[in-house]
Amino acid sequence: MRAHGLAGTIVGHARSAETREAARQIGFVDEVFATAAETVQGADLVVLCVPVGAMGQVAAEIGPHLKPGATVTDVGSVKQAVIAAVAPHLPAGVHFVPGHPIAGTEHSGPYSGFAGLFRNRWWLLTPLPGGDPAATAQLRALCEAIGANVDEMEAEHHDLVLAVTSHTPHLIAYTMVGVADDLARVTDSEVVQYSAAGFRDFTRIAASDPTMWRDVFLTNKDATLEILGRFTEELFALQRAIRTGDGEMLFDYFTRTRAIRRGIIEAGQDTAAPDFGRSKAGR
Ligand SMILES: NC(=O)c1ccc[n+]([C@@H]2O[C@H](COP(=O)([O-])OP(=O)(O)OC[C@H]3O[C@@H](n4cnc5c(N)ncnc54)[C@H](O)[C@@H]3O)[C@@H](O)[C@H]2O)c1
Ligand SMILES: O=C(O)C(=O)C[C@]1(C(=O)O)C=C[C@@H](O)C=C1
Repeated sequence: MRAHGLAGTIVGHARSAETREAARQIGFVDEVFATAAETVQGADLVVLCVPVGAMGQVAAEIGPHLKPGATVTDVGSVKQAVIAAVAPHLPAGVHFVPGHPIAGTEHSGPYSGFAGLFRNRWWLLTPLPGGDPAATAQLRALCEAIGANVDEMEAEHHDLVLAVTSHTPHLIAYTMVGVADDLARVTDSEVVQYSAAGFRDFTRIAASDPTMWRDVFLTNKDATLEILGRFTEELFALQRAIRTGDGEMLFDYFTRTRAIRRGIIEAGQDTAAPDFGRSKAGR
């Protein structure tokens, strides 16, 4: 917001004095406050950026101090649980527009943010039924001005989609790295030394913040368990193909998944992948 000149004054709150000082030094806030209540006073827009499990507590702290007509949004990775935790604490006349930028890294804390983080990434909004359309439109315009592509969907649908595209993949990465760690026949130094690219990608994901991800799984329980059930079924099918030497099944399966990867790259959603001119050539 600062880089694009989209806000007059940006103020922030963090629990630790160290984080507040870091935020001030980096310069992405004009002022920091030791309490959430002080921070939101007079604010037109309040963005809640705490782990999903802490959203309710912060909403309870700020509720009585919000300006009438203010908009509250959040960036939580799960939407139904955040809505249930936050909405009851917001007074009438304050607009709540839940949101989720599908952009991030395995890093946490004030030094991990950067102005281009949201560029060409999706930012999903899950407006509440009966909410103020003008507040949603204003937030959409802000996200777009930051460089994001905005889509709106129901919170329940969001949680199922993200269970497929983000939450279960994280759980699988955590598990794979845990498996490597547990395997007595492969020493830790071998895991580090010979770590192949695929495993290295898993370790990056598995280095993500434990509090954030604990809360994601505890609050998006049903959708994650559903997708995990399907994952297990597919895994057993692949396991069987390997055991029975069914190369055709494996080949067809990997051909299908390769097409999904190519679709993501063609949609411009993999910022890490080198393009090598492929998309231009239409291959
Ligand atoms: N990291 C990502 O990739 C990513 C992407 C999209 C959305 N999110 C969501 O954004 C939110 C914040 O994640 P982040 O990556 O910015 O984490 P972060 O660790 O960088 O920031 C979270 C902050 O919340 C503070 N906090 C924790 N519990 C608190 C409490 N009870 N009261 C007050 N403050 C508290 C922490 O001290 C920390 O300063 C989460 O809800 C997460 O699901 C994260
Ligand atoms: O690239 C990463 O490090 C991420 O995991 C970011 C990522 C994801 O793509 O799954 C993680 C959680 C979010 O809620 C949104 C984005």
